[in-house]
Parts: sequence; structure tokens; C-alpha cells
Amino acid sequence: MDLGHVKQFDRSKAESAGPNPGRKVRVVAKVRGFAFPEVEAQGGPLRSVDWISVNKPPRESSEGVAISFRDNSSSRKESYWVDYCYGDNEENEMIYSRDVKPLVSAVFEGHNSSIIACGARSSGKTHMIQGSAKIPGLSVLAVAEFLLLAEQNGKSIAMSLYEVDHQEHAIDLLNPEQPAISVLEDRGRIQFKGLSQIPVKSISEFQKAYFNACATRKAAMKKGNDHARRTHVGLTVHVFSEAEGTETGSGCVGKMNFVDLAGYEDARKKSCDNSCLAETNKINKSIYALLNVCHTLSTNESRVPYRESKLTRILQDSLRGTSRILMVVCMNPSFCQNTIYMLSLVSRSYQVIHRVASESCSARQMMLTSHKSKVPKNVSSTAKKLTGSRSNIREKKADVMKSATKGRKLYDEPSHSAKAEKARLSDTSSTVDTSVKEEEKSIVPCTESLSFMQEKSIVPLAEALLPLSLDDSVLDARHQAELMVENDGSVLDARHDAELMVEKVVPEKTVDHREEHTPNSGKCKKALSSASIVQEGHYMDKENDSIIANKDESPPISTQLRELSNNLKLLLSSTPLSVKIPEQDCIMSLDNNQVSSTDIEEPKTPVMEQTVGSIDKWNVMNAKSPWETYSVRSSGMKNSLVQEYLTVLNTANKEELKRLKGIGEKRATYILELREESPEPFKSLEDLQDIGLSAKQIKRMMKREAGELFN
Ligand SMILES: Nc1ncnc2c1ncn2[C@@H]1O[C@H](COP(=O)(O)OP(=O)(O)OP(=O)(O)O)[C@@H](O)[C@H]1O
Repeated sequence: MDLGHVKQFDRSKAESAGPNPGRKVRVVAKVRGFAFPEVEAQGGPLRSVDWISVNKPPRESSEGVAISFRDNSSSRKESYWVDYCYGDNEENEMIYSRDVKPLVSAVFEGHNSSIIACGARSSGKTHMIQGSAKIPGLSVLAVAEFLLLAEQNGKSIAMSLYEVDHQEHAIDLLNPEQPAISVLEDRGRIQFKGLSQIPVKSISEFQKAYFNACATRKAAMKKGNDHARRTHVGLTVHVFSEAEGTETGSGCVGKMNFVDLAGYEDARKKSCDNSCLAETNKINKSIYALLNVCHTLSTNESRVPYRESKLTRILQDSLRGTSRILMVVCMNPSFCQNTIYMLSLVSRSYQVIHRVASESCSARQMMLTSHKSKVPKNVSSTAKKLTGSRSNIREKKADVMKSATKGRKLYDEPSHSAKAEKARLSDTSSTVDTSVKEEEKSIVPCTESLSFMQEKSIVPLAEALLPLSLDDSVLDARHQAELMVENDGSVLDARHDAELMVEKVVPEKTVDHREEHTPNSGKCKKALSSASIVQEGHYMDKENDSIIANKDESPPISTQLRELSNNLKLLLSSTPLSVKIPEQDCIMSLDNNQVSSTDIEEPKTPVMEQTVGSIDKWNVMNAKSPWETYSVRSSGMKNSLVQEYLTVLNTANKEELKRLKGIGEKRATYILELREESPEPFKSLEDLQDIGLSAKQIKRMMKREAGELFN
């Protein structure tokens, strides 16, 4: 393996450096050692990793290393940045002492942490996390330390072990006979049903339970001729404040997760049948979901897509807040396209961390919080030009809507055609290039950000700052509203009022000059206060940034409300809400915050309402043909059926539940148990997965229920 500049770099110094204590996400790579059969096949132990090179830029102060691959198919070598790269001859102890040990002691101080191993198939993930009888893995080394610290501090530890498959079923590996694990959220706290915690008193006890469970899992897969199946395996080590520990999870000081992700495999390159292809795609999706979450966390965004997979929901509690994440991308020692792809994904989090930490911290704060005095004059003038044209802005808005509705995924199904791959690689490595000089240029230090801003227009700057991308901030606004609703019932009103306000904001042309009042003034005032909640959180988009930079003083409240209005409209557009024609105008004077009634005659914007019953009134009225009316009505009926079905699940007694198709004695009992823990566990059909049903089964059940209507 070519360690390039790393050879000159003082590795002993690096060993004591450890992970940066101030950072949430750390990204390292590990090149797998050669397995015995590979060495033997090559005729001896002299085999070396010749397709990977690791470079440390000569500038001593800069962090990170650049990894590149010798890929004969391309003349240009791409590089990917990570915090550190462990060589093929650096074993688990080294990774443990540098990167994991500091996290173990942090768990005793209440900081959860997660070690996530990802990579292509056979890249050494299990070897690193679990290890073998001869070479202990990171988890074994950590548990030894946990036991030691627990004894010294009068604490106790316990373990949980689970597996998540492509169908998003999570199984307790320490008690596989139990029904699938369900993840419940109770006032923001994640709880598990069906996941056991067993106390750990000694390392041998731990190893026995851990290795036996994994061996049983492997044997079961082989027996079912399922050895090609890929699953994620998660181990959680819990620390309890009491020396005796507790089964219920109360008194839990903190926990550490070890996640051995299924090996990434390009579905299109794998020769298999359709079911296998679907399975590969699904498992890849859950890999992207976790990487997405880590990426979002690394950018400090408030909206984190935990709900996109079972694994991310399970880990949610351990990832948020003051938790730390160590992502280790394992790399195969021989050429492997999937290795390059995985590294390119994980490396994005590194790039973002470093760009956020340098440019954006100063740039964004400067633009959003201190824009009055700090925005350089020439930036303002550039921004003026940019914001001068409303059509330009409208075009941008349209793009925002498009990208927001598409979702905010950073990682998606890869395109592996040679051309697309190349384009994508060059995109992901936009801050990283082959030559060290270019690499140095691409990572702009903090002090350079100001001149960067002065030289470039606001928009390219905003585009350069990945975490500030427009669609993300719009979604942040949405999430903020969701949070307000989820966290506090009283805020429901605020959201509803904000919705009212959004729809009642007058069209652009008239907005600045109207003065009006309304009987709903209280509500509108509340809406204003929720508006300010969103504003205070800086949930602004790129256009907002330009607008702010355009002035030497705060933008008028009309501008801010229009932005909020657009954000909330977007929020509502993807939520199946019902609409009704407003009975009264509630038009806000956006310049002076006054509210008054008005008799302006113009098309009324529908007011959003959360009742499914009136879902299609507005749409039916607007339908242009009988077919459209029919289509609107049928989707309304479908929604009503789903809502009623969920109500039955949330309220019916056992006998009634059993009258539903697909719900027998066992499931009905389980549903009742779930209701004991959370009063309304079924908020969408998706939640039926918590009682062990697959998406397919849920669909089938609903089809049967609907079909029954015609029997
Ligand atoms: N550092 C190492 N030195 C020598 N052999 C190794 C090393 N790491 C892994 N191996 C060997 O490589 C093979 C694959 O390793 P492992 O099972 O850990 O990969 P994996 O990424 O977990 O695979 P999968 O994606 O299938 O889960 C095993 O035979 C293992 O013993």
C-alpha cells in the first residue's frame, strides 16, 4: 500500500492525537489485511496493497488524508478525504486505542456513541467490529474497558444484539424466538419492544453470548440456504448507574453502538434473480439512509431523516444530542469498485465537516446573524443584482420546490455506468483533487472565506456550502413545524395558525401596501409568533440569504413572512391535508404586523385543515372533468378508509381487532400491548411494520379490507 506522504507524517504523533473532541462525526478508513487464502493464492506473504494510495498534504497544520485509487480505466485519479486511514497492517488494537477508547470513557459521562463500519462485501467489517478468537474486534476491546470502568465507578453494563434485514425486520439475536423488535417513540424518547438487554459481568460472558448469537445467525442463514443474505448487525453496550443494572433501561447513563453494516453491493452488477435484486436494492437503501443521517448530523442540521429506515430509528437515540459517531469505511485490499463508491459517500461527510467548520461557520453566521454590519459592500451589490429580478427569484423558487419534493437525499442509488460514475466521482470530490496542490486549494481555511465571499457572488457561495442548500433549509422549516407539533400539543395551534396565515398571505403585488384587520387577529398574532420561531432558528433559504445580504438592515417583515409562507406551503404540499374555502379574509399587513378585515375581492387561497373528511372539497371543485372528480373522490375515499382503519387499530377492543383481515389473536394482543405503552401507536400504515408486518403484507391487508366493501 502506498502511504505516500503519510510515510513522512509522524504516525506516533497521530496515535496520541485521537479523535477531535469537538466534532460529532469522525470519518476514518481502514484497508483490510489479506486473508490467508488470498496470501496463499498469491504465493506467499509478500502481497501488498497496490491499488490504494494515501496522501497527507505537506502542510502540517491541515487535517485529514486523501485516498486515491489506481484505476487503470481512468487517466485521472480521484481522491477522497477522510480524517485518517489505517493501513492493512494496522490491526484492531490500533484503531481501538486511537479512535474508540476515548469514546468509551465519554459514555460514562453520558455521551452516547456509535461505531459504524461500512464498506463493500468482504471488506473486513466483521473482522474489525467483532474480530475473532485470536484477534479481538473493537467491540470486545471496548467491553473489556467498559467492565473495568464500570467496576471502578460502581456502574454496571448490559448488552443487546440485533439484526435488521432487507425487509426492515429487526430481530433480537439474543432471543430470536421473540417477535420482531418494534421501535416506539414516547415524548421524544425511543423505546424498544422485543429487544432484550442481558447483564454483562465478564469479558468471557460477553464473548460467549456475542459469538454464540452470531454463529447461530450464520448457521440459520446457511440452513435456509440464505448465506448470500445481507443484514445489518447492531450491538449495543448499555451503562447503568446502579451496580446491579436494570432491565427497564431506566438509570441508563449512556450507550455505545457497534454497527456492522451489510456489505455494499451494486445491485446492477450482481447476477441474480429479481427477488435478489430487490433485496440488494433494499439493503443498499438502508445503508444510504444511515449514511444520510450521519451526513446530516455532521452538518448540524436540525432535520435529521431518522425515519427513513428501521436501523436509523433504532439508532436515533444514540446518534442525536451530544452523541459521537465514528464512521469507518472498510476497504478491500484488491481492486473493488464498490469500495471506491462507499468511500466516496462517506468522504462527503468529512468534506462537509471541514467546510462547515471553516468557511460556513463564519460565512453563514455573518450572513444570517450579523448581516447589518458585516456583509462586505461588494457582496451586497452583487446580491442586489441577484435579487433585483423577481422572475429570477421565482425561477429559483420553482427549483427549490422541485428539489424539495424530490427529497433531500444526499445518497441515492448509484449510477454505475462508466460515464455517470465518472461524473459523479468528480462531483463528490469537488473539493478534492489528485494533486496535493489542488487539494490544498480546495479546502479553504476560515480566514480565506471572507475574501472568497468578496470575490464570488452570494449564490455560488451558498451553493458551495453544502449544508446550506436551499431544499434542506426549506425542509428544516417543515421539520421545525413538525417538531412543534410533536413536542407540545399546545403548539399545535401555532402550527395550525401558521398554516392559516400561510394561505392567507396576500399575493405578492399587493402585499406591501395592505392594511387590514380580522376577527381572527389573535390567531394571526400567534401565527406571527410561530413565524418568528422559525425565523429565529434561521430556517432561511438561499434566496433569503441573498435578500438579507441585499440590505444594510433587516429585511422587511413582509419579505420574511413571504419566505416563511413559501416554506410552509412547501411543507403542506407534501402532507395529505384537507382544504376548505376560507369563510373570512384574514389578510395581514406584512409591513406593520397589523391585522384587519378587508373586503378585497380576489381569488381566495384555500385554508389548510387537518380533517380528512373534507379532503376533496376544494379539489373536486377545481376538477376539470368527471374523470378528475372521480379520481379526487377515490383518493379521498382511500384516505378515509386508511384513517378509519388506523382509528380501529388505535381504539378497538381485541374482538373488534380480530375482525380485521390479517389480525389474529397474536397480533391483536400485541396491538393492545403497544397501546398500553403509547396511546396512539398507529399514525400511518407504515407503523404496522412495528407489529411485524412487511410493507407488502400491509398493502395486501388493505386491499382485502377495501375489497370486502363490495362483498
Ligand atoms: N485485517 C485482516 N487481516 C486478515 N484477514 C482479514 C482481515 N480482515 C478481514 N479478513 C478476512 O477477510 C474476509 C472477509 O472479512 P469480513 O467477514 O470481516 O468482511 P465483511 O466486510 O464483514 O464481509 P460481509 O460484507 O460479507 O459482511 C474474512 O475471511 C476475514 O477473515
